[in-house]
Amino acid sequence: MTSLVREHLNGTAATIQKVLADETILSTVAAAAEATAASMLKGGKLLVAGNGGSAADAQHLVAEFVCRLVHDRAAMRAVALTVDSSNLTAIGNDLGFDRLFSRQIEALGATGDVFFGISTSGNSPNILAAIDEAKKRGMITVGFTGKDGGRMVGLCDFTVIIPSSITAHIQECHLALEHVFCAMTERCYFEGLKQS
Ligand SMILES: O=C(CO)[C@@H](O)[C@H](O)[C@H](O)[C@H](O)COP(=O)(O)O
Ligand SMILES: [Zn+2]
Repeated sequence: MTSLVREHLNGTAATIQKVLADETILSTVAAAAEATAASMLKGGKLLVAGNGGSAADAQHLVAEFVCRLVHDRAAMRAVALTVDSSNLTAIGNDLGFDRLFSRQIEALGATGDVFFGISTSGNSPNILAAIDEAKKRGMITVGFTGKDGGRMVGLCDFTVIIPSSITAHIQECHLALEHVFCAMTERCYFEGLKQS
């Protein structure tokens, strides 16, 4: 049985090594964090969405911003679009599952805000519709995906494609990079506040 554990962790480690060797991924995460901090310094907010395990990621990432990651500091403006059961059931029931997140962006998204969409396949229609709505509103878009990037390729201002075809390993790398994204955003944001 331990061989299964070892096999999974070897897959995780190999995927993380591939990410580490990919300068494009590293610089894209850094650039997305800088853009998010710049947005927040101008009063912008971060809206995050995903399905299944990626919905949990959305909530996890937002909690780091609103509560804290490493340092005690002021709260940062971030909202997970995966958590309000009345919104989710009303929109899903009345307008359709594909509009689950785009409808909330219609309500909450403003020019200069950031939408962060997470889809391991890059093909979830509700994430694609949310990116579309965010772009219509002049928001900055960040996409975390994997496999071949699916239909998310070329849609976002910042796209991270984890080089793996295994959903679990893509999610594991997403979570590691989401922590880095939050840490870098908070560093840039509070440096920017000090300078202003
Ligand atoms: O966590 C997992 C698999 O590890 C699942 O819940 C997974 O997130 C769901 O199947 C999602 O619906 C997949 O959507 P996506 O990542 O392709 O957008
Ligand atoms: Zn999962």
